[in-house]
Amino acid sequence: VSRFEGITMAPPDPILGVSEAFKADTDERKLNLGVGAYRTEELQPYVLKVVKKAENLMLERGENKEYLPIEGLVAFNKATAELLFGADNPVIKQQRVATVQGLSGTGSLRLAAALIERYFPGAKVLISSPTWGNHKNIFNDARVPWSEYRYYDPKTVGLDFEGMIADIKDAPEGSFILLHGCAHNPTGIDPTPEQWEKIADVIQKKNHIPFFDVAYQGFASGSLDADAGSVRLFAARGMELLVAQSYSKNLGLYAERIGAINVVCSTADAATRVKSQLKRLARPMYSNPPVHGAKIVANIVSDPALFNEWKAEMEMMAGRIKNVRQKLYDSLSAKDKSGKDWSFILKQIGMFSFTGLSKTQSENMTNKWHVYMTKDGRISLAGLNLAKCEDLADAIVDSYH
Ligand SMILES: Cc1ncc(COP(=O)(O)O)c(CN[C@@H](CCC(=O)O)C(=O)O)c1O
Repeated sequence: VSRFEGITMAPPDPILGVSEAFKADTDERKLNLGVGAYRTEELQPYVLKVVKKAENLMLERGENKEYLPIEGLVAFNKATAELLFGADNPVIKQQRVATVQGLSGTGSLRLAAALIERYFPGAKVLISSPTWGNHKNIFNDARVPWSEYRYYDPKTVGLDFEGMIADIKDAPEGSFILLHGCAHNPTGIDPTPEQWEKIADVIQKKNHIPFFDVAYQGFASGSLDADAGSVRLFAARGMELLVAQSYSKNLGLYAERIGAINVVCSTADAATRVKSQLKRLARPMYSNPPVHGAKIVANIVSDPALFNEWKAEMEMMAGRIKNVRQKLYDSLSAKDKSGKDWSFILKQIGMFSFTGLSKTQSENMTNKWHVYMTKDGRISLAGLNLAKCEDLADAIVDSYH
């Protein structure tokens, strides 16, 4: 008797499944605005020049393939925490950050979820509505209960700030509040600095624990420091917090699976104990992380010339997306005679634009126009170029009305 016979087919992933459908499409007009992965103006994947330089250096040096420690490459963990908080930040100076290299952002979030499940039984994680498609899967599979806080307001195509604050205030004391550090996915709508202050106030007042997901540091605005502003604001208040990091987008290391989980504690001793427990959770999960991506990051950040080159390439990538955003807005404004205000596209930041297209309308974009996007109406501008903006505008105007 077959023991696997009863296993049913899993549905395609709402985000990564879009790329599979795109690949199967033979129409040359097809456009993949699904997965949040940077493409050049020629719509090709992009390996940063500075990454190739670092890899050549590593090849020349000759590197062994010894196991990393469970917590990852020590030089990477130091570099990634300093990139996030700033090397002279008191949390770094006082050694209050427990940093463990994770399998990119997803793996870092999952390791943090395992820590929450083990040490905060019953605690809830509040996630934004909407949020990145995989957040719910991560907490469900880690058996961490979650609920949503209001975030996107379809009426204003902006932030429902009052709703967000009210839901955070109503959450049981000591909840974990999952926040997108910058470039909110899928909406592209970020709180203003003043709103971040108020969010920190309500979290502090309720003894909640801020849990940042920072997947786009430097990629949203082009500045590593600006994009870390929200995290540094909370750290400056002396709050304990968690931050998951990813180098998929800002360094183009998607498939290298390099990221980190950082836990800011009240004392260095607590940080040491938290790190030891993160290691205990990682060992049976994947034992120890891959070395290549960690070395690329560590080599780039530790060499001033390479670090400056990286910053310039990040500005170039962020700049290209800003140009595409502007051109799409111009095309939509010119083509849509309904008088609809498309300016929300210019106000959004980062890789995505939340178009407001419904599920059915998004499906029309794919079925009729061969534009691949997620069913929540999100388009990845990183998959668009100036030449295709007019066609995309035609598709959106047609699907919208
Ligand atoms: C907010 C957020 N957190 C974490 C991640 C995880 O990325 P890692 O590669 O694991 O570091 C992503 C990537 N989201 C993109 C990429 C595709 C995906 O993983 O869903 C997206 O939303 O298209 C993200 O947008």
